[in-house]
Amino acid sequence: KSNVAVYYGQGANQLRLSHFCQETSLDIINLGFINVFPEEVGDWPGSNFGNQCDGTYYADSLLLAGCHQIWEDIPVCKAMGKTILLSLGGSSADPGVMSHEVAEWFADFLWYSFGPYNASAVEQGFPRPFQNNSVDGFDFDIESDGGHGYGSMIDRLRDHYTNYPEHQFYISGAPQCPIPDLQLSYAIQNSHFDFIWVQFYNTFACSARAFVEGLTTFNFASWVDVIQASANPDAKLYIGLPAGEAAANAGYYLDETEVWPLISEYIQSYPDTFGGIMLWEATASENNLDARGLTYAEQMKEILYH
Ligand SMILES: CNC(=N)NC(=O)NC
Repeated sequence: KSNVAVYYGQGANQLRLSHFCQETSLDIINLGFINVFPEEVGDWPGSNFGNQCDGTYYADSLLLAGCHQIWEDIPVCKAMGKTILLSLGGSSADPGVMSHEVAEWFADFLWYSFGPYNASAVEQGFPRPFQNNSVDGFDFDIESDGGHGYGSMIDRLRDHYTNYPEHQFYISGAPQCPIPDLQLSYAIQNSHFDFIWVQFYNTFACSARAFVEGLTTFNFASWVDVIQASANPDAKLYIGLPAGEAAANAGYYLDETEVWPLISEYIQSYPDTFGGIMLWEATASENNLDARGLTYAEQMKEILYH
């Protein structure tokens, strides 16, 4: 079963999350972003979800406190069987390179604040920005300042996951397509990911556009090797694509006729590792209808299931 994963949270004038959770073409929704990272143990991270939330913050923090649309809509997403991941980073992030201690603090904060409701954690002062809703895991969209800290965060999150054996929690990452990815290569090599959705855009040589133009530098096959040599050889590898002309740098958008041969080749060549398609991002997809009135995500789902 191959999935369509989409980023949500940074779209221009975006509709509510519940709108996208009612779209049958979407399987995984990455909520972006936690875009300010702690620098010291005890620091709170910051968040940004575009036009969502009410603009209020927890005292003395950059963490949004009034994301009522999101806490109201996550139950709709769960009822529709969607996987909701909280995404860290994004291109405007201020990740800061973390020490092991800060990385573990950051992981604990995310788990106690956005993971399963935990009364003792709330008593200790952890906030619940999405109230009692729990996300299904965390996505690392690290665009700068990578390093060993992300491996420590993932290992710590995995420790927390083991305390909830009855619920599946995930870890995902969105590296750029050059290998090794400057930000996440250490974490991918040493820590356990479930999904790696490579941004096969914005860097020409390894891009999906290069594949369409007949170049041999598109590097999905090399990413398969990276995953199979990593701490998570069973991780699923997704082809990341812009969901509209303006969703990436000029020239990287592929229309559905250009995506067909790309998916056909790689689904057949790597049936075990191929996981699906990742799209940046939900609103660009929503506004990018084809002649039949299908959103770009629906066009991608059709290609995956043809
Ligand atoms: C503008 N930032 C991005 N395009 N970010 C991503 O594509 N992250 C997966």
